[in-house]
Amino acid sequence: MSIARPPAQPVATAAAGQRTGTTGLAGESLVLGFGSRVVVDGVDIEIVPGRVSALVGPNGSGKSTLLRGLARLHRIDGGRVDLHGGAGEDARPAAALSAREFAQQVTLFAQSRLAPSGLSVREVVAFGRHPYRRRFAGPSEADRLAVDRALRATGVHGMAERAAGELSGGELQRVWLAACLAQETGVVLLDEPTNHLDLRYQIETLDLIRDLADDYGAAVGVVLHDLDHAARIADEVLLMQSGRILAAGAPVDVLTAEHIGAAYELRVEVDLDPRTGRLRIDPIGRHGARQHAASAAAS
Ligand SMILES: Nc1ncnc2c1ncn2[C@@H]1O[C@H](COP(=O)(O)OP(=O)(O)OP(=O)(O)O)[C@@H](O)[C@H]1O
Repeated sequence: MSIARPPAQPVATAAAGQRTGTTGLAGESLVLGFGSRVVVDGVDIEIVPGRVSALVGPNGSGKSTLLRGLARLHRIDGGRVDLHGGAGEDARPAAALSAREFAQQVTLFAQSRLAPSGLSVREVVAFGRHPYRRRFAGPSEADRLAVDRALRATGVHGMAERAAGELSGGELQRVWLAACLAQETGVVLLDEPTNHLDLRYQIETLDLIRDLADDYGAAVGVVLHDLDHAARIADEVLLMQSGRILAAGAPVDVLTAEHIGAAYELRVEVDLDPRTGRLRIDPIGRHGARQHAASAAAS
């Protein structure tokens, strides 16, 4: 996956090298649920230009629902979602924007996308350009360039003319990621983007996410299950448990043995890798505990 030219907008002018991302998204006191069941309970979250915010937490803690609420894909029962513009611009309630305006600012890479039948990879990626299409008009030069950039950034340009329905799970995952990137939004929300990917593409996707924030000023919110991945790319980590934020802040302050133990009900050891300087999270399962006991007895 070439990441030489990752896209994002307002990034068209970023080719000149300056950081241009100015759009952010904030949820305040958000309450979301299914029927009468509350699954996100009074959460505050800010997705800030040029920064990566990682949402982590156990299964069912409300991460996907929160992301979908921010993306206007889940009804908000309480609180608000605001889109923040550039310096000096007032925040606007996300709900006040038309669907088309919102889709020019915010994209969501969702879990469980279907395999489209009868469409080529390029045509699927071109879905990302819908917010920019004029009625009855074909794709513009800008559309074609954006699709090309997204195909390259995600390493699927070599399969652009293949039928999307024939791809493997991981390949299709990258095609949908490309469709999100082709949308060229300032805010990029991603729900478990490394799922189904082999090791190489997991790491390249993480690098691409970091590039979106660093090089293009995108505001990135990403749900990740792998805490090492979160520690690797996030500026802030939000650790969720039962619909609430248990801890939020820098990875080193949030991903502690105490917090992780409390959220996941699992003993872990956390240290800094002396070689890379990165956080290293070592879950101690039942077998790990036996090994620890054995090596303690041997010493
Ligand atoms: N369609 C639905 N109808 C009813 N309840 C749902 C629905 N989708 C999710 N839930 C419930 O909402 C809660 C939060 O789910 P959500 O998918 O947001 O959690 P998550 O943290 O993203 O989980 P995971 O890590 O497993 O993806 C869970 O208890 C889940 O069972």
